[in-house]
Order: sequence, then structure tokens, then C-alpha cells
Amino acid sequence: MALLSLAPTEPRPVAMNVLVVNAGSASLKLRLIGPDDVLLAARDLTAPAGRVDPAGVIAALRELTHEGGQPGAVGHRIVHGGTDFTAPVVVDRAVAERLRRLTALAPLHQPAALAALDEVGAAVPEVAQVACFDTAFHSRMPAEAITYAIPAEWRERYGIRRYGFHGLSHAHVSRRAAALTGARRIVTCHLGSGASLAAVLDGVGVDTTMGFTPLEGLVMATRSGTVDPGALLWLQTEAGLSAHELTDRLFTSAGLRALAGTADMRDVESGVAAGEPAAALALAVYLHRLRAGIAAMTAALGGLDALVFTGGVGENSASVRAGAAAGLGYLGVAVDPERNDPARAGGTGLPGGTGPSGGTGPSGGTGPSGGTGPSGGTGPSGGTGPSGGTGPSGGTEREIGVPGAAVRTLVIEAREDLEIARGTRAALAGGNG
Ligand SMILES: Nc1ncnc2c1ncn2[C@@H]1O[C@H](COP(=O)(O)OP(=O)(O)O)[C@@H](O)[C@H]1O
Ligand SMILES: CC(=O)OP(=O)(O)O
Ligand SMILES: [Mg+2]
Repeated sequence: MALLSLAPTEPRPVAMNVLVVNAGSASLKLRLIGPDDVLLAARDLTAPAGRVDPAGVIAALRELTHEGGQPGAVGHRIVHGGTDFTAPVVVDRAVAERLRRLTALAPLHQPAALAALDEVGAAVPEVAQVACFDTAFHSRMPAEAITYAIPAEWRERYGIRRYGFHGLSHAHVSRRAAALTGARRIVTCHLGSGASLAAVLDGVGVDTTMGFTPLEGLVMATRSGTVDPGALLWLQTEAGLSAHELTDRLFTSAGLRALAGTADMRDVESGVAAGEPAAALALAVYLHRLRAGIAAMTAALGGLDALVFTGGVGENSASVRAGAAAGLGYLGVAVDPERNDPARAGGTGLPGGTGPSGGTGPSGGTGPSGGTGPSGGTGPSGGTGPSGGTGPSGGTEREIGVPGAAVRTLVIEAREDLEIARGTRAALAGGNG
């Protein structure tokens, strides 16, 4: 059923609206991004058991276009691009089929994205759809960062290697951090439901903590992160767990959920405050792995100029940021307690800055105290950089490091939607994003 009317022959305006479709494992986020990256309209749908009601998608699309206008293109977040897709690509039947073959590599994510591709494609068949990949940003990692020390047959015949994920987020926040501070060696911490780190050198991802699947690396909300492969073999050979059981447990009932009984960092933190030993252990394990990961990323960079926190935990949890930084003073990381936690400074935030949770609203507005900040220049606090404000399109950006510290520490809102809109426009203009 066609929802919109745009003749296929009509030239696509360069300054078009892009409908961004971000299908997660438990939600479907729709954003209509206008020219100049303005957020025109937004809808978040929940996806119980990974499936969104198709009628709900159609209804949300109608509301979005009514509110913000018609899209000239649709951009999709696709978690896995395999080795084939290292830049945004216009989706046709053949591309869709190749994406379908990658499902086994990201079983929690790929099916939802492909379902959204089908549903939105059916709703707006005249509008070009572009796939933007979480893996693409990491596709220039050097051989030593992508290679596992496993038999050649596994590498060559089965293509077992490290890919890395969350690339749309790492790309956006590292670009913003470089623009705001001039940093060349940046470590980006995407701490959401899934969590990963990236080492970014002059704009290129050179290392990351996720690997062949989004299971490797950090402790996550429901995923284990790295576990000795020997332990997983033991569980199969000695404890009799099936591969299916292991997969299910490691992806959905491990991580914070397994250690603290909750997948939500807010509940872990209140458990710690209430003196619950399981919550305290969960947070300690999370931070131990996080600090080790950040240090490993700096080794790939030969040092560190800027450290960036993003994602639901990275943007909102002052205690996780402080806990991560606490062990990294030797690298030059120093987080200012008041800048890190504006509530401690009486809830006023930073000079000219945003409140602790000043995200963007559905119509592109900023949070409760979000001022309009510089888009690439220095911040309002005596030329020390971005001490707080909104980025070029309303995303919260603030500096939390001690002024003058060797490493600039920033909080930048994850705006995968902007990265997808950017990639979509580039693919349609014939560029490579
Ligand atoms: N104020 C907060 N303090 C600590 N953690 C928070 C806060 N707000 C949100 N979170 C965490 O953010 C996580 C979701 O992050 P988000 O990036 O939105 O996830 P997703 O990967 O689903 O996009 C939740 O698991 C929640 O624990
Ligand atoms: C790739 C990945 O882990 O994504 P998310 O954090 O959205 O689950
Ligand atoms: Mg997210």
C-alpha cells in the first residue's frame, strides 16, 4: 500500500527530508530529519519480542509525515554489513537478499531491521531506501585489530573476524569531539543497552571492543561481554548446555541482569545506594571492564587526547563516568565532579550549559536547560572548549573534564539518526558517506 506520492521520475532535492528508521532489539525509533539536520518529528514504538505491529508502523509514518512533511529518502540503521557493505548503500532486491544472509551474525538485531525495511518499503514504495551500517565505521581497522588467532580455515572459509558495532554512534560523537576540541586521538564510549568502545585516530576507527558479533567486550545490560571461550566450551562439554541455550543466555540473561537482577543501570545504582552486595559487585565488574577497555583503546592510539561518553548510560550516569575515569588518571583523564554531575552544583548545570538530561524532544527542542551552544567553536567558559550546550541540531554536548587536564572529557548525545541522514544523503548523491 502506497502511503505517499512521489513520482519515481521526480528529481530528488538535495536538501530533502530523510526519514530515519532505527530498529533496535526492543524498539523502533522513527525520526524525520530536515535539511540542515533539524529534527522535524519523532515517534518511538515498542517492539515486544523484537516485533513491531506493522499497522502501528503505518500509523506512525502517517503521523510523522503529517507533522513534518514528506521524506525524500528513507535511511535505515542496519547492524551488520558483513564484509560486503562498508558504506551506505541504496537498497534494491539484490542488496536486501544479501542483508538477509547476514542475519545469523546479529540474531538479536538484523531481523528487526529487515522487517522494518520491508514494512517501510511497502508503505512508501516510491521513496529510495538506504541502508547505513553499524559495522561500516570500523571497516578500516588494521589487520591486527580485526584478526582472531584461530585456524586459517575458520578465518578463510567461515570469515570469522572482528567487525565492531555501534559505528553510527562512534562516528557521530568522534566527529563532534574532533570539531569541538581539535583532538586527534579519541576514545568513544557508547554505553547503552549494548556497549562498546572505539579508538579513533584522525577520524578513522582503528580498534573497538566488539568483534564478530555484538557480544564481545564490555559488560552490557543483558549481554555478558567477553568470557573465556574455554568456559563456554566447558559449559557445553561438561555441563551439557546446548549451543542454543548458551546463545540465548549470553545475549539476553547475562550482563547486569545476571549480576544484579536488573538490566537497568538506574536500578543497579539505587541498589548500590541501598547497600545491596549484588548491585555493588555488578557495578564494580562493569567499571573494571570499562576502565580496562578504555586503556586498551589508548594503546591502539599511542595516547589519548579526548574521551567521550555517549548512550543512555554514558549520557546520564555521572557515577559510571566518574567510576571509569577514577582509574585513568595516569592517562591524563581528570573528571571535574561538579561538571560531571551538575546536580552536585545545585542543579544549575555548567555556565551556559545543559542540565543532566537535556536531550532532544520529539520536535527537536533541547532539554529543560539546554542552551544553544557552539557548533564547532569554543565554549562559553573562557575559551576552554565546549563547557555545555547543544550541538548543530539540538544534541546535548558538554565538557566534564577538569579545565586544563591533558585529556578533554566530553559527554555527547548519541545521534545515530543524524549519522544515518548524512549517510543516506551521501549514498543518493553518489558519495560513499
Ligand atoms: N539516568 C540514568 N542513569 C543511569 N543509566 C541510565 C539513565 N538513563 C538511562 N540509563 C540507561 O540507559 C540504558 C539505555 O540506553 P540507550 O542508549 O537508550 O539504549 P539502546 O541501546 O536501547 O538505544 C538503559 O539500560 C538505562 O539503564
Ligand atoms: C549493536 C548493538 O549492540 O546495538 P544495541 O546497543 O542497540 O543493542
Ligand atoms: Mg541506542
